[in-house]
Amino acid sequence: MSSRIAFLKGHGTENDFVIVPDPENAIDLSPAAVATLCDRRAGIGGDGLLHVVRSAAHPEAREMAAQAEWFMDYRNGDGSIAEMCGNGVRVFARYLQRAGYVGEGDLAVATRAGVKSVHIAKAVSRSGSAAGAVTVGMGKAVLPDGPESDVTVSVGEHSWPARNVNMGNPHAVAFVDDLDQAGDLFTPPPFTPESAYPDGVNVEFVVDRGPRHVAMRVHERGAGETRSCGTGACAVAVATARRDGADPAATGTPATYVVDVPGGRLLITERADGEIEMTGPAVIVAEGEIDAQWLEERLQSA
Ligand SMILES: N[C@@H](CCC[C@H](N)C(=O)O)C(=O)O
Repeated sequence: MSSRIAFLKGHGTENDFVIVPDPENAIDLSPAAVATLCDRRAGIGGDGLLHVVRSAAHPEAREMAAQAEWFMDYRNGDGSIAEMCGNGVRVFARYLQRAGYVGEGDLAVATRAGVKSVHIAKAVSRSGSAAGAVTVGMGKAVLPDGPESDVTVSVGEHSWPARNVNMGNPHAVAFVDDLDQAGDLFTPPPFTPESAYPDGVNVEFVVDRGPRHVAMRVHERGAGETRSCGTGACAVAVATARRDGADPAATGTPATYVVDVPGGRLLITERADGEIEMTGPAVIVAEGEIDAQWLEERLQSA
């Protein structure tokens, strides 16, 4: 490992990420290294880590290299691997733009949940500090049938029925009377049946704010409560649409929802073909170098 590792820090609606550019996949990012970097007190701090690798250089992405030059090797803050991160892919695109790999407009990003199409809107300020929003085509939601379709999530004495929605990664969406009912969310909310989520789940708590306008809190698998979750916001929009009797793929009428998260606002459209688009901000806030010796010492002492 070289003595310095370049990194950046970015966020999308305050879902924050350590970004490690590593085009040739030369850096050994073990789960412990990721957790150390994402540590908010002894590390850089982040809900997750975006390992930026050329698709051709990563065994999990090689097959997508013809469609997408770059692979988002996404890791949760605890070091675990996740299939997809909606805010992450928008911040990932912003990094590629800042680094000069891509310009405004359309690009494709490979993820473990397949190739995602991204659109970087024109910047609205010359400094780029008020950079244009980034839209990502998130694919279609999958709502499992059968006993795993409806689940129950609990916090303390409260239990709610929740909708099982897969956005490439797993979600349980519960409609609550008040977001405070979710409590401090220091631990993952228990759910039943366990068979619904063999690999754990991201849990969203949702309240109505107005017509096609909701607000949510989220407990993310591998990260705890975060200020936003892009895949979660999409799952919430789909679960809310179905609750409201809207099913764009069945009726041919698109549905757009405003989803407020503690860290901002996301706009989610489920198109007439069932494809979901998410739009929101994506910001790079800092860049620097990690002292590789510090990282090695931290890993040895753990
Ligand atoms: N914050 C992300 C989701 C990150 C992955 C998630 N914690 C999981 O384990 O599935 C988003 O913006 O979608």
